[in-house]
Amino acid sequence: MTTPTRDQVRRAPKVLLHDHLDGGLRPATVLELAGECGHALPDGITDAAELGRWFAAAADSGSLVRYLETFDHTVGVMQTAAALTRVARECVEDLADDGVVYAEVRYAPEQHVEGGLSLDEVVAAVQTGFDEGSAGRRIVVRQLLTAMRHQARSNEIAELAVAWRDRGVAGFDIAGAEAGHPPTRHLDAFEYLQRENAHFTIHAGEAFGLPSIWQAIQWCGADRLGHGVRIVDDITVDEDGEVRLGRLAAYVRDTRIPLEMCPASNVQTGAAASIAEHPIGLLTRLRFRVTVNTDNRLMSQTSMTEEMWSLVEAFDYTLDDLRWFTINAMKSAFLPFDERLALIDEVIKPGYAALSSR
Ligand SMILES: O=c1[nH]cnc2c1ncn2[C@H]1C[C@H](O)[C@@H](CO)O1
Ligand SMILES: [Zn+2]
Repeated sequence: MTTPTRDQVRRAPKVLLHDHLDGGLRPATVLELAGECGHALPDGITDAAELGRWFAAAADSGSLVRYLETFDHTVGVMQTAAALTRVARECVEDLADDGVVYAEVRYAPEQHVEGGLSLDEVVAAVQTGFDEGSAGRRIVVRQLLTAMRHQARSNEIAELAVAWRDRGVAGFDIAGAEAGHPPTRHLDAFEYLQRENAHFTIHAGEAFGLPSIWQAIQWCGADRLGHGVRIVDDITVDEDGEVRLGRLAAYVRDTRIPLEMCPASNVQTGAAASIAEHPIGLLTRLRFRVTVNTDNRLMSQTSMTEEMWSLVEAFDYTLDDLRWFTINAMKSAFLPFDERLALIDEVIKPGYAALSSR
């Protein structure tokens, strides 16, 4: 099968499991909201294109901690119900325009209460935006509620996720600086979610290695891994090409634990040297349950089309490979099985078939 064109990649149905609401604002929206609420933007920037470049350059730091500092300027303008609803609506519009047919979008409700909103009001405001953005568009969107790993509100956020499970929230996550903040700090929250038959993913194996992935899976019971790139530290490839998996890597592959890989973000934070050297190439070859994601579209100046296109260029992936990533992601979604199946059979497979036959 031949290499797809960029336009084919854009038109292909795509599934996104790892995208931060506060990492995907339009630069023009950040500017407008900052003006409305009096938030001081860096270097006094007043031009949208310049602001977009500032985010990308500041995030291009080689360090997750410095990368995360840029979120002060998105979270800072998302402190009212109206702002949250607008950002959520525009997020869905942008994803749908990019050919995304199913998305799970995450953010940390505890970071949006500085203006006096309750946690419930934050989730409601985001849901209103998702409902408005999805109306009349070919996209299904769910929320994932994130707790910040350096804070101590994970129990509350886990309860919030369960309370909203039938109203647009599909699961839970923890994010933030990884080194020094192991997932086991939030064990109570994960055990509560397991007792509630709820779903969760954990950012692990991005800025810290195997111990973080091991804890996330074997102590906390994560359904999926956010990033998980460092699982390659448990894989050796000999000079003659023979591959050996350590016990943890074998467990992840054998049990089909989905890896939410975010190549552009990993290059910015230094988790990978370049797209061509990104472990997604090896992990795909070894048939781990790999999915492709954006992480933060604003900071990485990326989109699902861009992520997939960069992989096509680096690894010569075909439409069949992109379809495989997409079906992997849909199978791994925190959506009921019958709804996942319907999207695979009625949207994704026909969408790829139509592309290939042209
Ligand atoms: O790649 C990431 N790793 C860890 N934390 C992250 C990443 N991208 C965004 N975050 C943080 C910053 C946001 O404010 C928070 C909730 O979306 O999640
Ligand atoms: Zn992330």
